[in-house]
Amino acid sequence: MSYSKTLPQIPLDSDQTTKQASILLTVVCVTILALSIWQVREEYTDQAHQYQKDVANLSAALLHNTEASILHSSTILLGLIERLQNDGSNPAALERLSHLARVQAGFYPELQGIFLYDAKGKWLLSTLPLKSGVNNADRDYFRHHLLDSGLGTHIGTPIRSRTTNDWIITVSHRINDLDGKFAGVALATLRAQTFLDFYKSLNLGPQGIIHLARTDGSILVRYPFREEDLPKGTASGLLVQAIQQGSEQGVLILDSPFDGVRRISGYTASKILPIYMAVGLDESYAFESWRKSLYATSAAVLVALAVIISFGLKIIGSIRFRQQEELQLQQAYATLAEANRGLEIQASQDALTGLANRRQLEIALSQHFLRAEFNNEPLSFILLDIDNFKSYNDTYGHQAGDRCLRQVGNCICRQLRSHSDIPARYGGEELAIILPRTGKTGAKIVAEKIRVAIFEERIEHAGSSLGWLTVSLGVATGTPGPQCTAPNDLILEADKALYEAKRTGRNRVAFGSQDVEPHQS
Ligand SMILES: Nc1nc2c(ncn2[C@@H]2O[C@H](COP(=O)(O)OP(=O)(O)OP(=O)(O)O)[C@@H](O)[C@H]2O)c(=O)[nH]1
Repeated sequence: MSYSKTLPQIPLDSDQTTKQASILLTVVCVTILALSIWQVREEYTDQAHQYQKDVANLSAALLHNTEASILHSSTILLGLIERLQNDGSNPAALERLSHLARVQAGFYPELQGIFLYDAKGKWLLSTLPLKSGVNNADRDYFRHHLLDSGLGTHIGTPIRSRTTNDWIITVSHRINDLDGKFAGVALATLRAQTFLDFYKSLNLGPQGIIHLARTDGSILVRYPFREEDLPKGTASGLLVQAIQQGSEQGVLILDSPFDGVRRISGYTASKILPIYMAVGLDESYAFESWRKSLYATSAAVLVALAVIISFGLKIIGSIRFRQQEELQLQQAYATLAEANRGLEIQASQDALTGLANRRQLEIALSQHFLRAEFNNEPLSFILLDIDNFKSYNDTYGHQAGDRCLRQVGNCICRQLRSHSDIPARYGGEELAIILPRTGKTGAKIVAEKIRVAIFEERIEHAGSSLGWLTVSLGVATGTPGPQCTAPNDLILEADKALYEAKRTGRNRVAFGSQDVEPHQS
């Protein structure tokens, strides 16, 4: 029995398993990373859309509010012009008009003042205290109406009030006389500061801007207010171009010509006045909450990845370690099996001759005895003893005796059927042979063949009467039954026969207790 065959074979697919674990770890990490990037991008897009919507909506609401202020002013002016044309400009009529104008101006906090000028630019009416000697014929709005016969609302560029020194936006109308000739200008002035205060109350972040401008690009109000910005025109030529090309509302990402800040700018153009409103949020402020979420997500993902990778590497490491141990265990099993095989051989083999030893001989004889009993067939057993071996040892030395024993063993093996006959060392210089399924005649032939073969080896032996080494053999044959009840019966029988062969002169074969056949060759 080969011990190694009964050991469990441990599959060593270490590389495969480690590779699969590494792939799994990579897939998990890449998936987490990809999902996080996708989520952050989605949040960015959502936030961008939200801010674009917000700035566009806010610009529309603020424009609506500004339109209302201008249209209120315009309505008041048109009413005054109508009255002036009907009642004339005598002091009493002007006094009534002045009272009416003051009452109406009081309704609108953004309205700084209401004024009427004659064709020379001289003040006819003012809701503010008049400064003597001031003539406004030099003002842009005055020259505009002088040269332009149109009766529509004119919105002027911001100027400093000569009365209060405030920055004001002018809303004006041409006054015609009954013949349709230029008769003066009706003017309403709106405080820029009122608009700025309102814009300030809206929380647009540190760099947020709001500007109200004419569609020709002239700034009317810009929050945060800086005097030096007014001559610069509009925040961006691109925005004005878009409006001039008919765009009513939109969103642009623009670098401001005022401060160089990149902003998301939403704008709305008026459908009834030549103005537009723009609201801009600087990008860094607009995406501040997104950026915070990005940092938090990145930190969480990095921590998660670090934990997953470190656990993954630990698992891969322990898989490798276990597989290493399994490999070592398997090698230990192999070594053990090898050692067991050696021990098996040692336990069953005679070290000197390489034949089966006495223990193995007895086991084999018992097994063959049982088989013979079962099959009811004969079994033969031969005991062989070298003649005068003591004298051989004494003459040639013990080591020569050992070599001689090996030679005799090899010679016996060559005479046997290797697949069934079993040669063994019985003890000392005594050898034995089990001949399964062999009757007396066969055993006799084999024994005789051995005896002759050993003699033919011509091993010099000075202590032998023939001069060569000879052997004596005792043969026992039996079919297990009442006469032959145990393997030992065959051994005793063969031993008796051997004794008989020795007693009757050696170099011969003796059979059971009866036959003894002498030989002289
Ligand atoms: N060299 C060697 N000698 C052995 C071994 N085993 C037994 N012997 C020797 O074999 C001899 C056997 O001697 P004896 O039993 O007196 O028998 P014998 O001299 O062979 O005489 P007969 O058997 O009567 O022919 C002894 O001297 C043993 O020492 C062995 O393994 N090697």
